[in-house]
Amino acid sequence: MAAASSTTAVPYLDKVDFMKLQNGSDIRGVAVPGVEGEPVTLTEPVTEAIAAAFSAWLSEKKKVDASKPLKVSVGHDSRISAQVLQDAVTRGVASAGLDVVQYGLASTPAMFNSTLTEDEAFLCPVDGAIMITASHLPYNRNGFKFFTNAGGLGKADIKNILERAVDIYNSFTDEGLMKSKRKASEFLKRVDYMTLYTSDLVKAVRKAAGNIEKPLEGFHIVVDAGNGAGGFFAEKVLQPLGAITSGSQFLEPDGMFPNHIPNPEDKTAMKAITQAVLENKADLGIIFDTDVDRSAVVDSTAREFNRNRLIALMSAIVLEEHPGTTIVTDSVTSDGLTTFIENKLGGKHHRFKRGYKNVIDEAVRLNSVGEESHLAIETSGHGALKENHWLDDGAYLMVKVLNKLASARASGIAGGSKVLTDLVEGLQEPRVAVELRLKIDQNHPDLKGGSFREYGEAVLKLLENHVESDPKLQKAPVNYEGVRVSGLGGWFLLRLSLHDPVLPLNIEASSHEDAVKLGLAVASAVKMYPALDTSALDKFLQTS
Ligand SMILES: O=P(O)(O)OC[C@H]1O[C@H](O)[C@H](O)[C@@H](O)[C@@H]1O
Repeated sequence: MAAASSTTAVPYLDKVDFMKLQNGSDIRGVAVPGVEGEPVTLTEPVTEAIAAAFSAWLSEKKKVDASKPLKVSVGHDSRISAQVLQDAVTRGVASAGLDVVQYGLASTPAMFNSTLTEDEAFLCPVDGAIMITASHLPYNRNGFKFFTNAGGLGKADIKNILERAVDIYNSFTDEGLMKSKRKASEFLKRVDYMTLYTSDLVKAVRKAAGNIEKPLEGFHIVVDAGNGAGGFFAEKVLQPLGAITSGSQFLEPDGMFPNHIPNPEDKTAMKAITQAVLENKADLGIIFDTDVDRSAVVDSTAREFNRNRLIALMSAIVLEEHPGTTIVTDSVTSDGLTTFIENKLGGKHHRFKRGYKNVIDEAVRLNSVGEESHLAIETSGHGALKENHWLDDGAYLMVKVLNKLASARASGIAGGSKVLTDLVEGLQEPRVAVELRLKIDQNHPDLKGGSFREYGEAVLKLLENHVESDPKLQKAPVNYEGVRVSGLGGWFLLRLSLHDPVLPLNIEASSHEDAVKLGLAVASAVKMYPALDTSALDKFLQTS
């Protein structure tokens, strides 16, 4: 078993705690210096070691036939550290004796797709794919997501890769590093894979519209890529389908993200696309996160379809195609969404855990035990469909939305995006919906040397006991994560964050007064835990 940190044979290489780079099923770190208190952890040698470790893991998994080297595709989003890390990844993969195919600027779902595509001219399918991205995080961060044709790697695989990386890093020599540089140029190929991927998206919309060449002719659709990797959608998907895309914004990749954070959950980002729709009198607005695995839409009346409303829209589309199917979502979805999916749409809502991988894996599991599910979707805007290999793809979600517009047009229904607006009619939405993130101070003596997770679990247990003794509150009968409670005109969920020393608290209610009552119920239970910073909750309780 490898040690968690490293002491390398090359004296100028820093000692690195590789295991700290794990962020669930991703790897994330600091790739650019300059932010105080955030030293660079994702250096070139660290990256090279991780890429070599992934290659070793992949070779073992695929039980290589030595006569035919495995192929790994590498792509990146718009971050300023992308080129440097792409070169380092290339060296790492090549040093392990695998072929490298660079795609340049790409989306995360396109990288997964490259493990499934059958097209020799594009050197596909590849055996493994690496996406260099840190999603919506600040400019100085970066990271990796890994794929095989079985999907994204899970937590245990990432841990295994990081453990291997420690050994590889520790055995680096100057000579070895030089050799991997030479090998990289020898084994490297470049392919314009995004052209192939986008032409498949275009084909999917044409097919759904009855093989019409330009099914979106006359529709005005604006795209906001937030200077991430999603700018391709306007030129390479919407325009060939006949849509007008003037007024689209922030399509140019710029890793400093000068306009807004590319994140459909972010209020400023949603405001930006909403304004673009109104200013351009567009039929529809589409927004992506940095690496295009998440998306949201805005209709012509400036109504935002993100979070629960996006799930309602996608559920309506999928349930028309697959009546009665189960929709798997994350844990922070609203009660109104359940009522909508079950009573209005006739489907089943399976509210599972937070985390897109958890949600997708659960949908796959349900199908394997005989419960049909066609959609796994998170409030964050991550969504995957069974028909699309459970590929977590923000662009494909938008294809489903475009299909709906195009088929409405084909059957003579006018009115731009009204067909979408109508699909969510009847969705009950709370007046108040907040997420308050309560931090656990890991250095607080009250942790008594234990982990923040143990501390968080103790807080949750106490809250659960409080709820059980309060007749006005009812614990959710089925719940997979944290403490979810109904009563007092709404509901709340307190749970542990997937990665951070934080207890996120979601409260939804029909009035601020009711939301405050629910907040007070939480506050009175958790006040006995001094390492929990409740200032966000206190502030909410003080506003009237
Ligand atoms: O648990 P939280 O801190 O709210 O974070 C939850 C989020 O973590 C990651 O970013 C995952 O990619 C998301 O799928 C998930 O929604």
